[in-house]
Amino acid sequence: MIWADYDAVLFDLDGVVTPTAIVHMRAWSEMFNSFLASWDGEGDTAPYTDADYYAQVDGKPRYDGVRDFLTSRGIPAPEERVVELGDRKNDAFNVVLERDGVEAYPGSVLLLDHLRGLGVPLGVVSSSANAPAVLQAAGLLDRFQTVVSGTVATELGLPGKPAPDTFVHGAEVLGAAPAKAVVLEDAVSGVRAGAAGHFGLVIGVDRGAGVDRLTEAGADVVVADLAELVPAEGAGA
Ligand SMILES: O=P(O)(O)OC[C@H]1O[C@@H](O)[C@H](O)[C@@H](O)[C@@H]1O
Repeated sequence: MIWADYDAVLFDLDGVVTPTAIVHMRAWSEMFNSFLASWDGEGDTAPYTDADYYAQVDGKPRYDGVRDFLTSRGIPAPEERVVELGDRKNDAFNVVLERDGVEAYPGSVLLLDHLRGLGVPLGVVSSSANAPAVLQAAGLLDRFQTVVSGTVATELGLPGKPAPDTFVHGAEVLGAAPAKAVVLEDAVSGVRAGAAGHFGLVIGVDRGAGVDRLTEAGADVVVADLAELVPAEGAGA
């Protein structure tokens, strides 16, 4: 991995920099399972599982995740229901964030340290409106020159992942052409976004989505931890 070949590096946040994908997963599961248990309208009310998360929700903006999951079960998804359920999940997420705090993956901090040494511009591109709060809690907000969060995407009218627009915007802010920028992603929707944006390198991070699914979605390479991307001392940049 020759980092000096690239002009910018764009990190997804939850599941790439911080282990917060698991907090999102639990909050979604709690909320959807309580909703399904009380729903007596049309559609499939079998319990919500991690498979539903990876297929319908992972990496997408909040309300897109709700809409896509309900639709996958044949449950009507009017905007009012989508917003109500998404907001219930967000309350559950914030309770855990405040209670437990966040500690970044040690391997991710190693890579951030390495890239800081090289002076490569760094950005976070996250579907989450909570991205700045999570970075702040992890003590990493000052490591990134730009944070394209779910809130920024909404303000700018950018479609969320799997559309490439938020990553393309992040590269633009950092002054890099997508072909000269790297994307790091743990979600199938995010890897698809990187591939659709024709980024120079799309690195999949397998935290549960699976090497095969990330590769099929367009990852050029898949790692289990970002420490694998730190060149050994004396091996160059
Ligand atoms: O509801 P939020 O915090 O705006 O986040 C939306 C999504 O943000 C992504 O970063 C997570 O990978 C998803 O699991 C999550 O659902």
